Amino acid sequence: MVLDKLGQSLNNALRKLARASTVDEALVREVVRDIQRALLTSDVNVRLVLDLTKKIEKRALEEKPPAGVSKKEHIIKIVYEELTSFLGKEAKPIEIKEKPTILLTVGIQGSGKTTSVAKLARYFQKHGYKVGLVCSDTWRPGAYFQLKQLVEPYGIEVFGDPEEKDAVKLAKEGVEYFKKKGVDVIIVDSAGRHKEEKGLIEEMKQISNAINPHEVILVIDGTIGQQAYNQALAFKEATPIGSIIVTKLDGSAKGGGALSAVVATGAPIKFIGVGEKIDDLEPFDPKRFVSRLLGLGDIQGLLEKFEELSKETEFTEEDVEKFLRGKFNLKDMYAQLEAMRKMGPLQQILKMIPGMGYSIPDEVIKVSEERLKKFKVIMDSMTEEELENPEIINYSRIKRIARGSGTSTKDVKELLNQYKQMKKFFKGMDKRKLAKMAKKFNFGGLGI
Ligand SMILES: Nc1nc2c(ncn2[C@@H]2O[C@H](COP(=O)(O)OP(=O)(O)OP(=O)(O)O)[C@@H](O)[C@H]2O)c(=O)[nH]1
Repeated sequence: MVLDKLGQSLNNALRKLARASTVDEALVREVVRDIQRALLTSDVNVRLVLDLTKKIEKRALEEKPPAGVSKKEHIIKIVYEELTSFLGKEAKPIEIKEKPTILLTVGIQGSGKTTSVAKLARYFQKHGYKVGLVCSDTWRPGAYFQLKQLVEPYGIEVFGDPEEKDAVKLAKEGVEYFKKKGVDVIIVDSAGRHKEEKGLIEEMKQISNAINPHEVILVIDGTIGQQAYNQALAFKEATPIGSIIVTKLDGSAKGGGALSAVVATGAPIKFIGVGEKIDDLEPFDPKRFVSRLLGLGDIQGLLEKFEELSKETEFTEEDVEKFLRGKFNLKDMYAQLEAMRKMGPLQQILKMIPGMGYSIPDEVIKVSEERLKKFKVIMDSMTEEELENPEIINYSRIKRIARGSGTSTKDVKELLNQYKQMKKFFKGMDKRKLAKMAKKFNFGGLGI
């Protein structure tokens, strides 16, 4: 989970507030101190922390909650609002206005640049764009092969020449190549040889002059914490069309420091890297980020994930609804299990649902490729009526289905069991989820 520790400590601070019988000045100060500690532990700059928490404290002590809103709810809303504006307030997506839109990525050695380029390419592909990648890293011939290997499974083409020594020439040729091919987005990956900002910015200028990108993206390693400030500032001063990806926010204790330091420079963060896999890239949206961090859930993120997926698997809004309501039959279950496998660990997704918290029984969601295949064979031997209403399947039908599909009664029972568990689980979740969701919009999703 992204910024797990910070999220837990902030959540604990708010829970303290939620549990208290009365909200007085002492409690507000204590909660604010807890928030301070949480942010400092995440390497957020001391001055920034003090400014932020002073604002929270002042508002919490002075503002009167509007009618119908409790003091506790109001303070949680204040914390949410202040943290959100601390992290930049609004999401600023990369816009693909022109065809082709040319993006140039730069980053210090090991920042996660090459991985992020592959993730970005995949992201745009999932959004229906045709993408071409140019590797102009002439310092590390391996970079070309690394990039190729990362995107090959998705049919994304990489232009490069490990023998070529002239990065600017490569970048130019690559852009021309993909312009002729008529792609929508061209991403140029520059050399990651630099250990500090100066060389990086010099190279960015040279390549920028040659290919005239719509946007230059700096990839910053989130594990460096508030040190990200200098990199982001030098970059922001060097280009008016710069934006930032902060990587490795999964498992980094200092991620909060890196994010807030970048925001403090005024450079927009557009994406965050949340894992090593190609799909582990998220558009950065302060509102969503903070609500998830505070444990208020993120229904928006969940729906977006489904939306991305639906472009590939014909998933409809209705399916999402069914999934969320636990109203589904065997066919839906199959589609959903398949979708979940594609989307990655379901734990990660369910955590975005308000109120889902941290524990989902493994047996509800674990499904291997092999098992899925077996499910398909079994389902092929069922009647339409049975698929739509599996409850009608009795033992003699189980035996017939097993025979018809060349499987065992145990296998058929396993499928039905999985269905039952999923249905029960999601049904159980439904009421809570809806209640929490409703509360979330009043910013009261902490059980108060
Ligand atoms: N956990 C995690 N690891 C990441 C993330 N992004 C990148 N990495 C890992 O960071 C390491 C460095 O990534 P690269 O993409 O090779 O870095 P680079 O900046 O291109 O490096 P050079 O090409 O050597 O300059 C790799 O092991 C990546 O898997 C992320 O968001 N989370």
